[in-house]
Amino acid sequence: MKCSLKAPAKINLSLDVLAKREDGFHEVEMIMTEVDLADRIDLTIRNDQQIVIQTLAGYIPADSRNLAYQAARLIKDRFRIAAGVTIYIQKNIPVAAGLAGGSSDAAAVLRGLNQMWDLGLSKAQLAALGSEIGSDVAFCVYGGTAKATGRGEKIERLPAPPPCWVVLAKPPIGVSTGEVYGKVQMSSNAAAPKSETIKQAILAGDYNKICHHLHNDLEPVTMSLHHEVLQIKERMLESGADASLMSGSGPTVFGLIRNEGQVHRVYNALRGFCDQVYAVRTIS
Ligand SMILES: C[C@](O)(CO)[C@H](O)COP(=O)(O)OP(=O)(O)OC[C@H]1O[C@@H](n2ccc(N)nc2=O)[C@H](O)[C@@H]1O
Ligand SMILES: Nc1ncnc2c1ncn2[C@@H]1O[C@H](COP(=O)(O)OP(=O)(O)OP(=O)(O)O)[C@@H](O)[C@H]1O
Repeated sequence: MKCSLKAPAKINLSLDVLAKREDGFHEVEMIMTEVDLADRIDLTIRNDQQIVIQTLAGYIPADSRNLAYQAARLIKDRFRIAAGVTIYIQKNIPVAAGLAGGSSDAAAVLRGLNQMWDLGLSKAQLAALGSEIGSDVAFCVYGGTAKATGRGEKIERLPAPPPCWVVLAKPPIGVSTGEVYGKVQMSSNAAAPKSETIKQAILAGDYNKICHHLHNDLEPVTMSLHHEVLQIKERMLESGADASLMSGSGPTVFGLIRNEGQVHRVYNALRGFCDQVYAVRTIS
């Protein structure tokens, strides 16, 4: 039995860090939305007990460190499934980029195995399982656009934002999410997180208001560690993006562009600056 799934990347339209928790994580409020840059996951059920990761991307682990492997292991153990699975990952999303690539692969495996092994789990149940793997997996199980709270695992679904182009630019540096959270300054206005304003803008279908209120508390931290991130953001804005922000813990910076005529200009301006640049669209 075989199944093929898309595992899309996400961007953060907002990320407010509200408080440090006793478990070492941070209480956050974020608005996330998927974009049409996706990995492809092919699942093939095996007669033996094994979980096998296959990928041509030599830069991601092909063993139990892979989040897709961890998703299969979790569901297999929790529901005492005797069969195994081969997971082929066609990696299109840049790695360690702030785009939740690994989390999205894990979420796709949860969705796929739920179907193939006929487990009948709801999205909420799959998201609860996913949050045992990583904070972004619950969002990736639902996909679309959502407000995420808690450490990222509490999901409130939202309508899609007004459609637009998204230019993504990733500089050739790796960022540790844990290190970035460890250095963050708590939101000075934690009582009025900016995510609420973005949520209202999405509900009103107000593209300009979304552009005006993009916000990420992790951005100054990663910028202080890696000057390139600020340079990329400046270049996005100078070349004509309507707004620009770092996604997640970075280092990928995205630019939002409504006017199709501007997309090539922004894309080309960034191509001269870093190798990994993509022009994609929000998912409506
Ligand atoms: C930056 C974001 O990608 C925004 O969507 C997420 O908040 C991070 O999600 P993630 O990569 O799935 O993160 P996890 O694998 O769960 O956590 C990695 C590390 O980030 C820190 N972490 C993560 C999430 C959170 N709410 N508070 C934290 O302090 C913790 O030190 C944790 O050990
Ligand atoms: N399936 C996978 N795809 C990509 N990276 C993976 C995968 N499984 C494990 N990893 C490891 O996870 C780490 C983070 O990769 P990932 O691409 O998920 O980061 P990210 O985009 O910053 O995620 P997030 O936005 O959720 O913080 C890398 O060090 C990578 O080796």
